[in-house]
Amino acid sequence: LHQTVPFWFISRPVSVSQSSKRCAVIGGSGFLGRHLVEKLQDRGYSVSVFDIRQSYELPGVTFHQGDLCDEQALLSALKDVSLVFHCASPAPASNDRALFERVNIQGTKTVIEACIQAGVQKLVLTSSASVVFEGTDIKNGREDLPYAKKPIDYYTQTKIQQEKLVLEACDKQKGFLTVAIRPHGIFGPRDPQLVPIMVDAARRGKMKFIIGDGTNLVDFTFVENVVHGHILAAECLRPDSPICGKPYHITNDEPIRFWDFMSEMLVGLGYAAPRFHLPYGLVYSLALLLWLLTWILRPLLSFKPTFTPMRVALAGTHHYYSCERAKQDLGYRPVVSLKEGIARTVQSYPHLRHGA
Ligand SMILES: NC(=O)C1=CN([C@@H]2O[C@H](COP(=O)(O)OP(=O)(O)OC[C@H]3O[C@@H](n4cnc5c(N)ncnc54)[C@H](O)[C@@H]3O)[C@@H](O)[C@H]2O)C=CC1
Ligand SMILES: CC(C)=CCC[C@@H](C)[C@H]1CC[C@H]2C3=C(CC[C@]12C)[C@@]1(C)CCC(=O)C[C@@H]1CC3
Repeated sequence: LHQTVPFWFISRPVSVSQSSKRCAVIGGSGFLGRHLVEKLQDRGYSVSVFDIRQSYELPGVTFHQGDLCDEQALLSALKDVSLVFHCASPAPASNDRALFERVNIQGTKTVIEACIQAGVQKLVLTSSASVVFEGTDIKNGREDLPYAKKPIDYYTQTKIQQEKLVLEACDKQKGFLTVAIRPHGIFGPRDPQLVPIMVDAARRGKMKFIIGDGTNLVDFTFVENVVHGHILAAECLRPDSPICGKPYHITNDEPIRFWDFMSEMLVGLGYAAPRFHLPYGLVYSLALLLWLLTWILRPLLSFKPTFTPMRVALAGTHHYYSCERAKQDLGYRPVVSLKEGIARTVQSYPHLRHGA
């Protein structure tokens, strides 16, 4: 794999000291977090996980169970740690405004304070490319696009605040350096959202339709590429590097038609590909109406529609991003192609195959 190495990257010391290889992954029990933990261990880091739940055990990895809003709990987990990855967040599907505000905004302030107090030198945040998405087309979006004025949901609204907090906390004088990674459409083995939601919809006969003309391009990013981007950012984060206090898109650099991706996944798992077209405007209006009805009737019935306005917008518009800045500053290149990522993902879900 050919990688262009930035000039300031070459100048870093060849041997990374042991203390700088002690890191903590906040949210390390989650989908992305666990892949990150495994790769960090492979690369010789000593890793601690801080998470509200423990979802697995891994020899050599220390688990600290706690809420990231609890500064004391964080402080004991961050003792002697020089590098922190913050990839914890409530699931977007919960759409719980108070929870997002508590964890993504107040909790992130607590993470920053705890890092500074514990003497952590580097903080890498998992943000999201959706911080600039308002439900209308984004083609090859760069990092200098303004934050969404009307974010598509509470999750995205709080991800914007979270990213601002972390990037503004970058302080070279104090020796506290921060950077944000903005992934988009992460998929791969053990993903609890994309494939399970899609298969559930297919099993209920809801994956027969293509919303719009089916030509909208989207980024789906294999989880190992997202992990690679995080580790490159951490290793490039030095006082003299241009990456301090900046956000970086990390994608597969292979935008694909949303419905081609869905079809490849579905067919790989033994389900039929969607075939019938429905007009985007019609489906969006119906989803909006349904969402309004469920909101009005929420004291009487708890019903979670498959077609939410947010999902319809994601399924029917272009939203793909340039990762040119990451290539330039981090020497980033995807390490797993989309084709290979899809094949490995399909293989990893035998229990979700048609007829299983
Ligand atoms: N999955 C995707 O497609 C994308 C994800 N992201 C971001 O990537 C990060 C990781 O996402 P996933 O791995 O998909 O989610 P996930 O839900 O699998 O993992 C999140 C982890 O955070 C933990 N957590 C939640 N609240 C906590 C709290 N109060 N204290 C401590 N831990 C807490 C959860 O227990 C979970 O293990 C998130 O920040 C998300 O916003 C960004 C773009 C796309
Ligand atoms: C690129 C990106 C941000 C992906 C995020 C993943 C989810 C938004 C998708 C996971 C499963 C998808 C899905 C639909 C929309 C987008 C997802 C939620 C539909 C609701 C689209 C309309 C349908 O016909 C059913 C789909 C079910 C699965």
